[in-house]
Amino acid sequence: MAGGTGRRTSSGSPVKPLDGDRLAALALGDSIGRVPGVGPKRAQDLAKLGVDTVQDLATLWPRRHLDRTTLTPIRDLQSGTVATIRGRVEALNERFTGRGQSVLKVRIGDSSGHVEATFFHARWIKRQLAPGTEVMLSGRIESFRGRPTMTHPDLDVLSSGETPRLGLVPVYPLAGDLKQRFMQDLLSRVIPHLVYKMADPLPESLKAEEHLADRAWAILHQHFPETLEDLERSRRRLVFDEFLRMSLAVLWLHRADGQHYAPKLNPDNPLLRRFLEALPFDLTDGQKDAWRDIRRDLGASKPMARLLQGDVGSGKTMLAALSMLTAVGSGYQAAMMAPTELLAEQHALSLEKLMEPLGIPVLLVTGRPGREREVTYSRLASDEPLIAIGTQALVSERVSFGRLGVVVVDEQHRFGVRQRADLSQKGLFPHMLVMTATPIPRTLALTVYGDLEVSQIRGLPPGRQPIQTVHVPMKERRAAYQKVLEAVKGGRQAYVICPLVEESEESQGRAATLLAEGMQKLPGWRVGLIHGRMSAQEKSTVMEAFREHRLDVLVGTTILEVGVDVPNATVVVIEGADRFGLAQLHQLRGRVGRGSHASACYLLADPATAEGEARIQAMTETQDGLILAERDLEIRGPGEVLGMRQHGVAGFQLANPLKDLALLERARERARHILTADPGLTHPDHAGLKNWVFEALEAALPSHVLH
Ligand SMILES: Nc1ncnc2c1ncn2[C@@H]1O[C@H](COP(=O)(O)OP(=O)(O)OP(=O)(O)O)[C@@H](O)[C@H]1O
Repeated sequence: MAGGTGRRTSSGSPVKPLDGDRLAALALGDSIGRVPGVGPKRAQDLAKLGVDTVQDLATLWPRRHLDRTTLTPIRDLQSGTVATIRGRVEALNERFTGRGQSVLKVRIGDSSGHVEATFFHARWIKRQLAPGTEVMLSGRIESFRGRPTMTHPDLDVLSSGETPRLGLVPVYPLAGDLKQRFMQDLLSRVIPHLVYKMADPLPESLKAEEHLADRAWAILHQHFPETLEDLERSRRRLVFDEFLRMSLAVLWLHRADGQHYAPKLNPDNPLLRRFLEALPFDLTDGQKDAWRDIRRDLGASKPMARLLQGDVGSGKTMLAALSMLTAVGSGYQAAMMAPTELLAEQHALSLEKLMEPLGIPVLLVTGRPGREREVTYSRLASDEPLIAIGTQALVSERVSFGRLGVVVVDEQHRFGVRQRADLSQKGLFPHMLVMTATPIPRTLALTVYGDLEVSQIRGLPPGRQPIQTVHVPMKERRAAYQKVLEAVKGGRQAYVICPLVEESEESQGRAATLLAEGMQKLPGWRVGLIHGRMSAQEKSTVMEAFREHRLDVLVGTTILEVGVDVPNATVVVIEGADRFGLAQLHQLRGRVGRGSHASACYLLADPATAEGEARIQAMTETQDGLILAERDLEIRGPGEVLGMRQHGVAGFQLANPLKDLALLERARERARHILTADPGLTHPDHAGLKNWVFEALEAALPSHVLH
């Protein structure tokens, strides 16, 4: 698999002759620029992927592997299977859709027949595919009028005379000008030297009992497996490591939890009773059940640590309000933390409305400096009962609370470990409620939070009508906008979500700007624009205008994904819907259907992949977040070697906490066992584990919390 001598990479620069001695001499901590073949520009690009040292390459996991174990002659291609072919470009045909998107059809032939491959947004692909170019394509085979076709297959352009990579070929994440071929060469040269220098933190006895592979073997085979079985065995070891590390870190953090006390609050205080009496609606049964759990916790001196799960729009914010009122009505302060400033402002606005009649101050705490901020800080530091809403800024070093009783974390996929650690570091042990719309299995919750209890709000408030969800092919998108117009004429409001371009908020923001400018020209439409690159001030001005119905349509990016609550909005159009994840689509759709009016969601897409199509279909079939979470797993598929990896849950890279639940339970059990036997991790066999735990925690937490 290592690169050959003196040949050229696809980027055109020569690969240096293999220099085994120089590679072997590299130390794990050496900067990546010391690797032969990595100059300053590439080092910069690699840094964008989180690779600063030689060692970082080990965990730059392939996103997936292309299964190129066998080549199939075109004549033998069968519809519905995944296959790899090798052939030459025979003809190209580029078309443009109404919106100027290019669709490229390429005919590829080998000695046995022809296949047609279709690529979307494909100008850069076209440049590489002059007739006569030799290529390898991997992907799902479909059939059109009896002829085999491939849609957006993985493409490898072979330079003349080059031996193609066969077997299971890793596909790495890219940044800047890095090319896939360069990454494959780099890792295949470095990894074999690297892995045997890395320590294995797991004691031998544990590895034997859990039937786990060595870490060096596992890393090597995660990059360059020979068989799918190797890949799975390697993954099992590495996933176990991720889980064990997280479990140890969290248990370590909460070793001393039992010794701290929170104030006993009074959940029957007059303020809370007045609030409940004045509510224009009754709590739903689901809200009542969850509230019963929460109020019991708040009345005890053990600090509450509770995760509140509830589908989009199920009324979690109301329970946050009740919890905070319990604090204020008992003479304490309450704080609510949101993941973004925009959301913090939204929460502050709706809570202000609820709290004003009771005379309870609601303070918005932002990171923005100024005299006002200083005044706010000194009120927080006093004994005044109040509600503070903000982002991470609330737990920053500059903020202190005089009488903090309750903290609510509206986390939406983000985990509250850090906030708890920051608060405990200030000597604060308030009752803590973490809210999420994502269904998280209990074991996972326990692992990432330590000792969290879980409550669920079942069902939605009464009077909600199902959101009509329709898949609209691109050529019919005018019809969707016609529906927007009808809604606006009827006094309702609408959201338009822009497509994800290159998965970056920046380019999505540009797309949103263009779309909004186009719509603003239409007479009679009051159109606003919101995206992540606008200043906090601009964003809240637009949001306020939309809330107050001075705008009819809000064009935006995924920034609108969470928490925005404007019940008069009844239509959401999602452009390029096939490119969003299922959880994201569900959240975006949840922006409508929040009042009593009938609502609709239009998913605009010509799906380019089978997964994209399956996601859209799932959305049109159900509105239940739990079912969608299960469908999401199915679509990604267990043992999904060829598909994209799910990233980013609480530092898990290879683990899929839903799918790997059994392994998670084993790792958690082991972590408990290890820390019970050796609470300080002082045994020589545990030195590696201790280092490892500290590294994990240092990455996430300030160092003073650790000791
Ligand atoms: N018991 C109830 N009866 C009627 N309406 C309710 C009830 N509880 C909450 N609502 C209303 O339902 C809407 C959605 O509630 P809320 O914003 O609390 O949901 P959420 O679970 O926080 O949603 P998201 O996950 O989207 O942020 C709000 O407009 C709220 O006022």
